[in-house]
This record gives sequence, C-alpha cells and structure tokens, in this order.
Amino acid sequence: MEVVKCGACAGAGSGSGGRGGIGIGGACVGRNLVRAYSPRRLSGPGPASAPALGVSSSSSSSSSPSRSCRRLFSEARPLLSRRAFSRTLCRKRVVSAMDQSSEKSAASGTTATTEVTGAKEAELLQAFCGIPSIDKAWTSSSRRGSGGVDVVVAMSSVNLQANAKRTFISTVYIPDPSGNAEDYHWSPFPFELGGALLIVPSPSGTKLLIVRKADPIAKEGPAAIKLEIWGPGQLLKELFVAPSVHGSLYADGWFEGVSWSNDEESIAYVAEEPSAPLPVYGQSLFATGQSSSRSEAESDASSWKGQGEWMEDWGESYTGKRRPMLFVASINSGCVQRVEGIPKDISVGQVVWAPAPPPGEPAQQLIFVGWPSYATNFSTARKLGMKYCYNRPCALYAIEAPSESRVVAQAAVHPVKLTGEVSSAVIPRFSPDGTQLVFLSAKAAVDSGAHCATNSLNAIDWPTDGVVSANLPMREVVPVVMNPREDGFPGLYVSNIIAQPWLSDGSTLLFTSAWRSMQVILAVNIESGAITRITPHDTIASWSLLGVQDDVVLAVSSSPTSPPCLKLGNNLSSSTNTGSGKKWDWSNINIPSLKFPSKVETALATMTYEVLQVPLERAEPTNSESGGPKPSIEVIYVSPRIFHSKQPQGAKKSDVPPLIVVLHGGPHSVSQTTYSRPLVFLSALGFSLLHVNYRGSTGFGEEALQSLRGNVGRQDVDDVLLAVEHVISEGLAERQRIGVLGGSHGGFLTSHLIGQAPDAFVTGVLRNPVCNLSSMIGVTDIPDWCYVETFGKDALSAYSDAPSISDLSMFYKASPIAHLSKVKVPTLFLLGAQDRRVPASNGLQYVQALRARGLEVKVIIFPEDMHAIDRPQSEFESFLNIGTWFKRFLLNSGA
Ligand SMILES: CC(=O)N[C@@H](C)C(=O)N[C@@H](C)C(=O)O
Repeated sequence: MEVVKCGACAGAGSGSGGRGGIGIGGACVGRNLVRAYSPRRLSGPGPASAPALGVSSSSSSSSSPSRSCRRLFSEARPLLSRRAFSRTLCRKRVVSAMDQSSEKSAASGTTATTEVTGAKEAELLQAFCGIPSIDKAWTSSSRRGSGGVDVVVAMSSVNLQANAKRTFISTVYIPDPSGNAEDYHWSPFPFELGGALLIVPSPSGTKLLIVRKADPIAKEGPAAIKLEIWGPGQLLKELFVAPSVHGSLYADGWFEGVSWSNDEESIAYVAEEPSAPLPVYGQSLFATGQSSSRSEAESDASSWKGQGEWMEDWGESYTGKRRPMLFVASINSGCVQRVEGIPKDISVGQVVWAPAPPPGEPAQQLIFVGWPSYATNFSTARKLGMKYCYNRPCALYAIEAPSESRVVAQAAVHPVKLTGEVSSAVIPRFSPDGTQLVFLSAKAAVDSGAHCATNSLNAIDWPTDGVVSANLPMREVVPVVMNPREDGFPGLYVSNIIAQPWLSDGSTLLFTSAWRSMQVILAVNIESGAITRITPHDTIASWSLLGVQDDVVLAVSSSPTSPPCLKLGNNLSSSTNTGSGKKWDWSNINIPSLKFPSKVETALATMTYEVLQVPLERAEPTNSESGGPKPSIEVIYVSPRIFHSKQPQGAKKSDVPPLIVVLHGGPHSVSQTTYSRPLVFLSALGFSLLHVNYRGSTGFGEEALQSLRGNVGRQDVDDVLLAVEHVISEGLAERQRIGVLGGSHGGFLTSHLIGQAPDAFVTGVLRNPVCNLSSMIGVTDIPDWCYVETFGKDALSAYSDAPSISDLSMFYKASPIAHLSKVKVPTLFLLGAQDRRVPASNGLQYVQALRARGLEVKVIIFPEDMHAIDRPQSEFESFLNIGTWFKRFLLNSGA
C-alpha cells in the first residue's frame, strides 16, 4: 500500500463513466410518492416481515452546546435537563408524568427546575431507534460467475449515546437473481463503518473509494481529507490532501459529486475551495495572513488572528461552507489538481466524466452543474438559500479535465454551457453507449419562483467525435405534467438518480419519483418518452431504487407501519409465457434471524394505514377547462390498531383513537406512505395520524401545486379543515380529541389553524414554525420564499432585498401572528438555535405573545440544531416531549 501526500501538483486523468457517491451521513434517494386507486380507500397491510439489526450503542460522547448558547437559552428548556436526559437514556428510569407546577411557571414565562417525564415512552422510543434503515446498496456481477449478483448494503441506526448515526455494511450474494430469487446468502455479520464521509465503488466494482476526514495530527502533516483507494482484499493507496489544495469534500447529497474515470485511474470530485488567510493583529504584527506571519502569530502571545471578511454561503445547512469547486485526483501519481477556468461566481456540483473521446480527438471532458452566486430569477445580487430550494437557476457545463500532460493548457480552459436558455439542469447521467446525456430540469420551479415544482426530463445528443459545443441538439423526454388524469402519471418529482440507473436495453432509465402520496420506481424510455411504473400496483407502500444490475433491480420498500425492507425485482417482459401480464416480479431479501424488540413488534402488529380521497366540495375546480377529475386532496390515515371506520351503532366513542393531524412543510413537499421512526412512535403511543397532502403538495401535477402560491394561510388552511371534517364524518376521529403537529411551513399552518379555527384542535405542536413572515423576511436565508408564497405570481417582480412598508404589511396579514388574539389552546414549541431558514426568533416572538395572553406554552430550544432538528438526541427529546404532550392533552380529554 502506498501513502501519498498531495500539496498541489499536476495530475493525470482520462476515461469516463461516473458513478455517484454515497453519503454516509446524508439523506438518500427519492422524495415523493404515489397512490390513489379507484377504490376510494385502500388499506395497507400490517407490518411486513422486515429485518432488524440489534446493534448495541457504545460510548457516551454527547457534544456540548457552546457556552454562549447555553447561557442564552437555559431559561427556555423546561423539560429534560442534560443530566436528567442522560439518566433517561442510560438507566431507563424516569419519573412521573407532567408536573403541573411547570404549567404555572410556563404561563408566567419562568421555568421550574427540570422535571422528567415518560419513562415508558422513552423506552419505547429507544426501542424504535434500534431499527435500521436501508440507505444505499451497490450491485455488481458476482466474480463467482454464472449470472450471480453481489450486493453491498449500507444500513444505519441511531446511536443515541454518541448523538450520531451508526452506519454499517453487510453483503448478500444472490446466485440466480432472475430465476430463484428466494436463494440468497447474507454474510454472517454486518460491520460498522466508522468515520467515512463517502464510499464510492468504481463502475467495474473492482475498486472502492473511501473518503475520510484526515487525522489532524497524522505524521503525513496537516490534511483536509484522506482518500483511500481499496482493491479486492487490500488498501491500494492513501492520499492525504493538504488544506492548501482544498477544504472538506462536499458529501451533502446536492453539490456532492464523485465520479470515477472510465479507466478507473482518476476520480473527479467536489470540495470546498481552500480557506483565505486570516489577518493577524498584535503588538509587532499587522499582516494579512502570509503564512510566515501566521506561524509567527501562533507562537507569539501578543498577536492574534482576526476574523477576515464575511463570506456569503448557501444558507441553511451550509453555514461557513466555502465555494464548491472541482478537483481531479490521479490514483497512480497521487496528485490532486483543481479544475481551472470556472468563473469565480459559479458554484459547482454533481460532476460526471464524459465518455472517453476517440484517440487523437479533443481532451476528456467533465460535465458539471453550475449555480451562479446570484439568483437570476429574482432581482438580487445575493446568494439565496439552497437547501430544499430547487428553484435556483443552474446549467450544465462541460470543461476539459486536467491531465498531467496538459497542466499549462488548463489555464486557458473555459467551460462550455450545454443547456442554453433552459433555466435549470441538474443530475446529469450518460446513457451506457455514451450517445445521450440525460438530465432533470426544475425549470417549473425556477420560472415560477416556487421552491419545488414538477420536473421535466431532457436529453442532449452527445457528439461521438468528442467535439463539444454550446448548441448540441437537446430535447424534452418527459415534459412537466399540468393536470394528471385521476390515477394517471402525475409528473416527475425526483431528487436523485443513482449512478448506474439503466436497464440492459441501454435506453431505459430507472429512478424514484413521487406519485401522489406514494414513492414509486419509474422506468422511462429515453427514445420514446414512454413511462412505466415498475413497482407493484397492488400496494400503497412506498418504494425507492437502490441499484440496477443487468435487468435485476434492488429496491427498498417501507410504509407507515412497516420498517424498510430490501426487495429484488425481476423484469419479466422478455419472458414469453408469464401469463400474468405482469412486467416485474418482486421478492423479499430478508435479513435472516434479525428481530425487532418485542414492544416494537407488538405495536407494529396492530397498526394499519390507508390513503383517502377528500373531495374539495367547496373549492373551485382547478382543472374544469381540461375536463379533468373532480378536485380532491389526498390524506394518509394511520391507525394504531385495527379499527373500523364505520363503527357499529352503540360502539363506545372511546374506541376511536385520538387523532394527531400531521402537516408537512415546504409547502411544496409531500407526506408519503414511508416509514418514519418518530411518527411510528406516536402511533405506538395510541394515536391515529392524519397526514394531509393539501393542494400545493408535490406529486399531484403542476397546476394543483402552483394553486397555493399567493394563497398560503387560506387555501391550505381550508384543505386541512376539510380533511379533518372528512375523517370525523367517516368515524375515524372524535371532534374533542384532535391535536395538530407541523414543522416549518407545517408549523405556519399549525399556528394558523389554532388561530383561525380555535375550537378545532385541543393543542398544537410546532417545530421551527413560520409565525411572522414580516419579521422572518429580514433574517431568513430565503426571503424569496416569503415573497413567492405571499405574493404569488407577482413575487418575481415584487421581490426586494429591502421590503417596503406595504410589503411588510402584506407579510404580516398573511401570517399566523395576525390571528394570535383568537388562540386559546396550549402549545409546545421545538426550536433549533442554528436554524437559518426560519430562525428561532420567529417562533419565540409568537411564544412570548401567547404567554402574554396567559396561555400555556412550553418551549425547548436545541442550541446546536438547524432547521430539521434531526440530531439523534434532539429528535429523541423532541418526539418524547411531543408524545407525552399529546398524551396529556388528547388522552385525558373528550369522552
Ligand atoms: C423551502 C423551505 O425550506 N420552506 C420552509 C419554510 C419549509 O417549510 N421547509 C420544509 C422543507 C421543512 O419541512 O422544513
């Protein structure tokens, strides 16, 4: 094994064929879903026999909040103290239910000393934390020969003590995937993969890249990252990349891109530009950070480093991250080269190698997505937040890849824009024969300003001679769907495409997409544009694509009542005598002998879920002109026990479980029939859940989505109230025992609902809610969102970095705070102090206003959490409190 330290040097690289990276700590494929069948209601099965891995937690190393944050927020943490919380985790011993004394103090704005709550609930939630999710999988033709497939599966569970995700790897060999899919062989144990940022196998499956943070005191000297290249059975090379070359590698699932060249000798990737030197101040020094001055400053007690100039970043979840730039590592020489020639105001990501050009033809190209620093669709020169925002203009570019032989020429290289006037182009993938470059476009989002909208799929004819120009022929393969037919294809809602997504015909592309309230796998023929849903039609569970090997597909399926389970799909279309008319056959790849804790098994065994259509009687039909179906919205109803909606006469009201209405954020996002650890915990506590996909949600066509722009706080509020009335009339909920829970825009809706419909809900729980748009606009990373959702179509022209008094007045009127005087129910707030999307100040202002009116409000602030509040201990504490809060207000009220 060779160890190479790369400062800055010339590198080599050629070949093509990218393979996407695997974010060890990040999210995975897919975002949306499907459903809707002609029966008005379809019931999902109880729990599937999905595998679980019992992995014990290890050492305790919870990170501590910064002192200033702790001081700032200590008064607002009334529930679990840090010590009490760890007692809950370690000894599973917790005291009492709610302490009534805290209610009085909460109303007066002070907190009692900490009380601890919900021992049984904490144990139950902990049991759910051990259930693994299936994050990624890689397939390769088995070297054992005879058509077998080797699969490497990356799974994860929650390590509460370490406040981290625990990722582990297991392998399974399937000898005859297209024949006897029941025959598969798991390795005896999984193994934990610690400290890896990304793992990316090469296209042939013979090499593996593991990216790690470098040990800061390694003998090789300071390094930003370490690239490990593994071959079968051994570590081939370690590359330590110095911070002067680049900062940390982007493994965020968006800018992220790691691509192996065709010859598997080079790797292109995206990393932060190196940090600018900091100024040094002090007695004898006043320098701008020449390295000699800095090292002097370090050893000179009378000098110090200053802060330097503030640099704009991409907002929520990118705080302090420097510009993403392109690099190429040559495995043989160990050199890492920056790709030169990309303008300073372009951030890059999602790189792939173009096919190798014919010998003697122009140099090898890299294809990447480039985002300008300023949003061209709004009149602003600033960077607007990127996370959850697909409406940022971007294009595909080609640029010559650096090679050791062309170091000098690199300086004169410039990127070629491939996607012309199309306002968005992301996730480039080459067809297997290299003649087509396909990509997704979020132009409907960019052009309307909505942060997420229906995608189109497009293709560029790639030149076989390798001569790249700005006007290569481009066509739309799948257009944006405005008004889907009932049960018809609703359009594309895709957040990722795996690295090798093709069937063996070379023109069928597979990916995960939302289809109403479900997630499905679609096959698109890029020649004809024909779309087929390949996941079963007789289920309302959700599916997500993991891997494709020849015509065998590996997927993960889950539902609100079934943890993730690995599935193998076989394409039957080539068989002549299947007789069933089915094109795909699916079977389980169960992990043998893995069991869930018994309390989890017991809870899951009785849960059921269904997808319901709620007619929008009161709404204007959005699609009357096109003669489409009567407008309706879709909801997912999850019941903790087998429960018949049409109760026999005389049945006791107490048989109806109390209901929590769960509202997704965005608002252009969707609740899907997927498994969710915190939500299944609420079901296990005995609550029914009602997920409302109000108009504006993704997965239902572009017209319904866009109907919400400019109507937030009205149309979405009406839709939710209608859905609630619907389930009451169906006997699925009891009017006096309904609570509401939502985060972000879902929190905006929650606070609107308790203000506008003060008798409809017993209590509300709000996670980083938008309560006052007129104060959010000044501090959020997405002021454009405030304009788009408040002003609708006029937002693009109305946008201003300095909103006028009349704009601020519009924002106030559209906000929940305008209805504050009508609120009368107790509320629980969960706030992330590092949230740049909806800063905690927005929720806190509303909290203080509620308290001033004498209402009971409980607040927990998580000093280190951002918008999602998803750090393991924070999610645990949040949902433990949410569960006990709802128990207090919903189980003891009503009949
Ligand atoms: C675009 C966006 O981030 N909007 C927020 C107000 C929001 O609702 N976010 C969603 C994605 C969330 O669930 O956090």
